[in-house]
Amino acid sequence: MYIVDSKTMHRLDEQLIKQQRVSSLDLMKRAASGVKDYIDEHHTKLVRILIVCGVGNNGGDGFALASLLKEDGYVNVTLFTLANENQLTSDARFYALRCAQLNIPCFHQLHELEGLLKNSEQCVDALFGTGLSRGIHGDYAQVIHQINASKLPCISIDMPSGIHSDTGACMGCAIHADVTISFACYKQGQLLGEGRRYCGHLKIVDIGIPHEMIAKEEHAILLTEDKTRQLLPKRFEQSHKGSYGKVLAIGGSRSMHGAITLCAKAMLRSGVGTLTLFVPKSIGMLLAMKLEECMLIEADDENGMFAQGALSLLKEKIGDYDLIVIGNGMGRTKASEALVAYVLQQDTPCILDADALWSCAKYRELIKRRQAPLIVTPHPKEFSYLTSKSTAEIKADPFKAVREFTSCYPNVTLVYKDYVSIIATDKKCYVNCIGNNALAKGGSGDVLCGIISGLYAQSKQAIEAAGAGVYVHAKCADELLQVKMQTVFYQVISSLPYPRYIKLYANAYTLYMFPTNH
Ligand SMILES: NC(=O)C1=CN([C@@H]2O[C@H](COP(=O)(O)OP(=O)(O)OC[C@H]3O[C@@H](n4cnc5c(N)ncnc54)[C@H](O)[C@@H]3O)[C@@H](O)[C@H]2O)[C@@H](O)CC1
Ligand SMILES: [K+]
Repeated sequence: MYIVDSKTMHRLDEQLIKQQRVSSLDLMKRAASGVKDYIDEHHTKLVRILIVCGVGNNGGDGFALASLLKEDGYVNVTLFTLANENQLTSDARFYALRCAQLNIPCFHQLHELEGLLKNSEQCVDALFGTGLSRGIHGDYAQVIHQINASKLPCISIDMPSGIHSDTGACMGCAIHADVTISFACYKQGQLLGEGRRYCGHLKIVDIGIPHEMIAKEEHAILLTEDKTRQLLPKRFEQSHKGSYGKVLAIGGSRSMHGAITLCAKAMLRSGVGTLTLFVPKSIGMLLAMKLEECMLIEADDENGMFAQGALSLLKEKIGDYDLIVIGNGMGRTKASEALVAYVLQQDTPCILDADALWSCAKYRELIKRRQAPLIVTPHPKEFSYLTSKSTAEIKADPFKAVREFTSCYPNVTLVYKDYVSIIATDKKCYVNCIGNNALAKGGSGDVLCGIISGLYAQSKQAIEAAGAGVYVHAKCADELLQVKMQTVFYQVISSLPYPRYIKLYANAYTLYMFPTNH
């Protein structure tokens, strides 16, 4: 399923009208029919339904819906709008006039709204859709507050009015919808920020825009189980450890040996061919005890962290590997920065995570010049090191921040990690909306990095590995939550010791690697 912003949606509507010779009135009718189908499924024709319309085409959808319902024998349809006829767009006016011809009662005074809501069983919100462009004040704010206060079940058309369709920001106040029925594609704002919560159940209806038309426009793709299966690497009967990547993971320190352990475990369980750990000497023995499957290179150490001498050892060894993963538990020192800079200048594909991302603020030029595949996996704070934007700016419009970044760094695959994760290059963009807050804890990023690295080592496809890795990680967390929900609350999961957590992750992951007959 595609995800678009409001400009793209508008362009798509226009193209459909031009290329397929569909009139804008017909398109509005298709949108309204999609909403009517939902009402048909859930109500009888006696339902007392109040449709609250704005001045734009979202209001037009509301008027079109009222006329379709009335024509189909719904006997209790009522309209409310603050607008007068002259303020409406021409398409909205067309259907408003149709409603008048059908004798559908239409009220305009704010003081009438409370009584109308009291007399209704279902509200439909057709105030604002993708055209909401500023904060909501005055009478419109009153309308929204009264609808919310009425506690009537509410269907929002296209967007819960008050939610910005690109950013998901609440523009002062917004309708708490039970259901949002939207058209053709997800709008970014339905998935981001407050949008997700205000949408309630989100349903997308087809209004006849061909997939090829959407695919040509700027869009993102929502990760689903089916999509993820397509992105996972294939494993072959006649293969050997060399077929699935030789990885060098650089990181760890005395105070953060767990980070590289988690990353390594997740990588091993995700199917990597061979894994060698490059770690400060003082934790070598500890990791050898914890990770029997890994090989080990012990580097110069100072106070439990990499020392300057680590760089010359890395230079000696790096040529033996086909993927470098760097950052987990490495700490922030001059020596670790030097390792990052060196890795960035090599032709070997690499994945930067955690502390390595912190060093990147200094190495943006190196990243720009780099030709070999590079995956970076920042959370919002780490993303701020890469972009010079504040965390607040990034979170306010993550799609914008991601697009700006990928257009500046066309060779980089970005994994922007938040409760909605965006996985993007300058050509492709995937979005993950599953997962839960059991993942909001130290260590989960290291596990994710391990999964992505393990998948990349096998497929050598950066965005595919990153997209599948993010989805699998989140899916496993959701499955864990479900299992535990049968008896106890999700908090139990968060208190699971990590080794068990990983095992469950990996078991669930295995389901995805071998979805059928295994
Ligand atoms: N051809 C199309 O473009 C189609 C559009 N459709 C519907 O049309 C919607 C988009 O229509 P529009 O672009 O007309 O936009 P909207 O109907 O969302 O709203 C735009 C109107 O609201 C006003 N407005 C914006 N923010 C406001 C605020 N804070 N307070 C008060 N007034 C405010 C604007 O000045 C403008 O008059 C979609 O969400 C969808 O529901 C559908 O009918 C399908 C076809
Ligand atoms: K709406």
